[in-house]
Amino acid sequence: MATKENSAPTDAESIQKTVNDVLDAVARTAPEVRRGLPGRRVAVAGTNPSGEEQKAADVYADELLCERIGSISNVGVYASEERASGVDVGSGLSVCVDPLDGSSNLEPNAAMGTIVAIYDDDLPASGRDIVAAAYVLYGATTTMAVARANKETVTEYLIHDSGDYQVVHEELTLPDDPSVYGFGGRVPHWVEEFEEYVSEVESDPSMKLRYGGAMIGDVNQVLTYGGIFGYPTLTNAPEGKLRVQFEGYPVGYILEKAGGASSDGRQSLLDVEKDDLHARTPVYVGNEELIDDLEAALADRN
Ligand SMILES: O=P(O)(O)OC[C@H]1O[C@](O)(COP(=O)(O)O)[C@@H](O)[C@@H]1O
Ligand SMILES: [Mg+2]
Ligand SMILES: [Mg+2]
Repeated sequence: MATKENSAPTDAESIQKTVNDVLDAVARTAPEVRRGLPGRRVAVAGTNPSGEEQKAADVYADELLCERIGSISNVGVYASEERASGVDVGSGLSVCVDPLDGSSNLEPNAAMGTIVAIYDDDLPASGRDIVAAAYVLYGATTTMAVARANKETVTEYLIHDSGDYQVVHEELTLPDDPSVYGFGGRVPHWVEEFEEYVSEVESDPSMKLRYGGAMIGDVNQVLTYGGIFGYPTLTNAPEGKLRVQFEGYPVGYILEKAGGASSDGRQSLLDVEKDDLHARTPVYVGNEELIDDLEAALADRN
């Protein structure tokens, strides 16, 4: 890893500079992540800290992002879904990364993402300590959605193969009329109240199913068309599948900044408190009325 100055951010201005540097590094690394995918579809030995199979591409993206983000001044810790604990890289902000979200989509050549959450606190941090969050979507094109503490909307960028990137939507917000929904987990493992809620959603003639197996692909459908994405509590996994620090907080933060809402079934995802770096939570994000209805439907369970 490159050497760097060891100075923690002390004020809003230096925090913003570090945030900009991290987001710039993520955008400029995205084409390299994408180019590294062919030939890295195979599983590697062992599992990640959540007990899931790692692909060579997960490890590759993690190492690349650790190298790039870890060499930025005022980043204190780099943590990722692929490592048991955070890597001390200096002093300053904590950066949590899901290097490849949806890597089981690698073999069928479907969408995947990279998720980043920047916290002004030690890890595991609270959702209220996020100072910026972003995700890259490797789809037909490569895009990045960014939410920052000092801006009330989400900005979407198109990332070119060169690593240069440009704004495509300066102020992205959720459309008022939702039209897509997608929910993860095996349907036989959904709880009864959730099944009933989904039936309600499906009975609305304007709603269409969109589920692709990579949260970021599905969340970006919701951000684009309006609707709801969820990876719910399951009878065999009450906390669902997705991880709070790496997935739940950042998508909750981004969707809330886009004018939507997030929930773990009873409260904003940003208010979920877990003391384990790899803790999981049910995740629901989308238009506010859909999240309100979901919380009402699950109220008797909570
Ligand atoms: O295969 P399932 O159970 O539908 O799970 C899909 C979910 O798991 C994930 O792939 C988990 O993320 P990782 O691929 O980063 O582990 C989500 O992106 C996606 O929403
Ligand atoms: Mg993921
Ligand atoms: Mg992942």
